[in-house]
Amino acid sequence: MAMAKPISIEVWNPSGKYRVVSTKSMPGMRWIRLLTDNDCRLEICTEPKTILSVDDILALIGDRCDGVIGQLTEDWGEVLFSALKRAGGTAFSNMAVGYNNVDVEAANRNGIAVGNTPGVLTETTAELAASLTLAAARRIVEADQFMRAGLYDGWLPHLFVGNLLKGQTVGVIGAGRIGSAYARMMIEGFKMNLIYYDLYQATRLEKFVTAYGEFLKANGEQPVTWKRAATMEDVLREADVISLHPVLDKTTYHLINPERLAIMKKEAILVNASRGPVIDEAALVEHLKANPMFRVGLDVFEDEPYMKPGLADMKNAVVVPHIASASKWTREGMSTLAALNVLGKIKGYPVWGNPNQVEPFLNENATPPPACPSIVNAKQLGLPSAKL
Ligand SMILES: NC(=O)C1=CN([C@@H]2O[C@H](COP(=O)(O)OP(=O)(O)OC[C@H]3O[C@@H](n4cnc5c(N)ncnc54)[C@H](O)[C@@H]3O)[C@@H](O)[C@H]2O)C=CC1
Ligand SMILES: O=C(O)C(=O)CO
Repeated sequence: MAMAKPISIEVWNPSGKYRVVSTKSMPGMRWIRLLTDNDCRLEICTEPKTILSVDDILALIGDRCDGVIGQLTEDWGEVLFSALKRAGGTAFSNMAVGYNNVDVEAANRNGIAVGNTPGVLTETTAELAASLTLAAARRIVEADQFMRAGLYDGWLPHLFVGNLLKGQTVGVIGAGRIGSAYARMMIEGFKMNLIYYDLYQATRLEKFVTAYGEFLKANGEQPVTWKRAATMEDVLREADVISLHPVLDKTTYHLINPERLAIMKKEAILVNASRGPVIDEAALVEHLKANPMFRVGLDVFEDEPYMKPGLADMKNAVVVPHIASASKWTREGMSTLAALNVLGKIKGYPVWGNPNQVEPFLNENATPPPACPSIVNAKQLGLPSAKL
């Protein structure tokens, strides 16, 4: 193997007993304080390039490393987990809730705990999906470009006419934390009806829609309704707006393909703030070309940071660079949870019993519970669970 080249770092608490590496600088100071107050020497990579290679990360791990905080852009597989194990490490955390960039089986083989950061980005991500929905429905980006180009010469009945959401049907594929939060926003905010598809029943979401429908009815308004679809195709056929929120795995890869695009309404809006490969993006570009009234709002792309050829030219697409979780509160919370996953494993703390209830770790003014907030392979590694 080629010698890894030296890589630039910033060191905090140089005399700390445990060596923890973060492959990126992350928002906030609390995560740094939590590590350095607990006897960690923290090394933050300051290399200017955005996406670190496996070789870059091998150089960061070096000969001795207790734990690493990494990013969703990195390829965490056998090479890195075995190197971390050889360096004496036991802990890795993604600074993300999604961990499709991590080969969890390779981590299991090497006895490395894998952390993620659920819960803290639910509302922020759902709000961005809602923003993309509105931007697509009301053609906000096209209209903004038109204004800046000096083309506006007065109000016209036909100028940038878009879609009214009220009374239409919102379809959610993957009604987990984020999908359910998005559904609630669209139902409560815009009085849309719901159709959803998930492997599991979203009982709380269903109860919310029923109760809200009753509230509207009692006020003399048209009630909202919900339906759990038996197949994804039912959602695609019926919904006016479809938002994708599943995990990315082999069951959801290219979930939106040419056949499924073909059954969607010609004027539907499709939103993706999950993972790029959930959509066959080349097929989507063709569909956008053939159906100018079909609109799409994308936060994620199949080959990030690139877009498939032709997508950037499509006026019926709104595109943003994977910023769905980018609110200050959320990003600081993600940093904290990732650091506490690594710290907790190094200290031998048990794993928090409910990864959907992470608030106790986020209180700026209190010592966090002695637990790892969220370890996805806790069971496989036989890690003890904290009593709540
Ligand atoms: N764009 C961004 O910045 C962000 C993207 N994400 C992505 O969103 C995903 C979801 O996050 P959470 O809601 O917190 O996770 P979650 O685990 O609460 O929800 C995922 C849902 O997808 C469902 N699902 C799994 N396979 C499915 C299938 N084949 N068909 C339909 N549904 C299926 C699951 O049953 C679950 O309800 C993450 O895994 C991540 O990839 C998350 C945060 C920010
Ligand atoms: O958390 C994730 O999975 C993201 O995509 C970034 O927040």
